[in-house]
Amino acid sequence: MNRCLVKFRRVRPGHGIPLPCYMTQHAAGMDLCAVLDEEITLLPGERRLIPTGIAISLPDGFEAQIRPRSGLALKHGIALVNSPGTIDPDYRGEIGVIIINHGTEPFVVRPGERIAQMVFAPFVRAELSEVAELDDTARGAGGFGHTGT
Ligand SMILES: O=c1ccn([C@H]2C[C@H](O)[C@@H](COP(=O)(O)OP(=O)(O)OP(=O)(O)O)O2)c(=O)[nH]1
Repeated sequence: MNRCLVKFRRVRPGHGIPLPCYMTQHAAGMDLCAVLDEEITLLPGERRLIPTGIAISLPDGFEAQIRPRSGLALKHGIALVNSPGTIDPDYRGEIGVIIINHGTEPFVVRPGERIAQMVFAPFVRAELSEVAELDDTARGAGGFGHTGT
């Protein structure tokens, strides 16, 4: 497995909220906690940017993906509006999580609650090369369910 050393900085050091961490030995995602002064309530359909209290510096060629937690999704309908969120390697601001309440009940986010997870991944930056015609394939322009559902 590639080594990925990520530097981080606490943006709100006074908060004493747990740092992101892997909850099991082989978990792919580090859970991210809500860094809040007080609990907030999201009404059904409401969305909010939740601060995580950390800023990171990724190795070149790596991104961090912010993904939902399935337990919150199943039990409360909590999702991320922009899932997966992309943390660019040149971003130095505080990581935020854009959650939305797709449930039918108000959802309370408490300080320190684990609201999302962060997966690190290498990526490729492409060069674009313009051509007049693209190579043929059996699929051609078929898509969006053209093989049936
Ligand atoms: O869920 C997210 C998504 C993004 N970001 C931060 C890190 C990322 O590097 C930066 C920009 O994100 P993105 O490129 O998705 O947003 P944009 O709307 O294209 O903004 P920009 O014009 O600043 O790139 O915002 C987060 O903290 N959380």
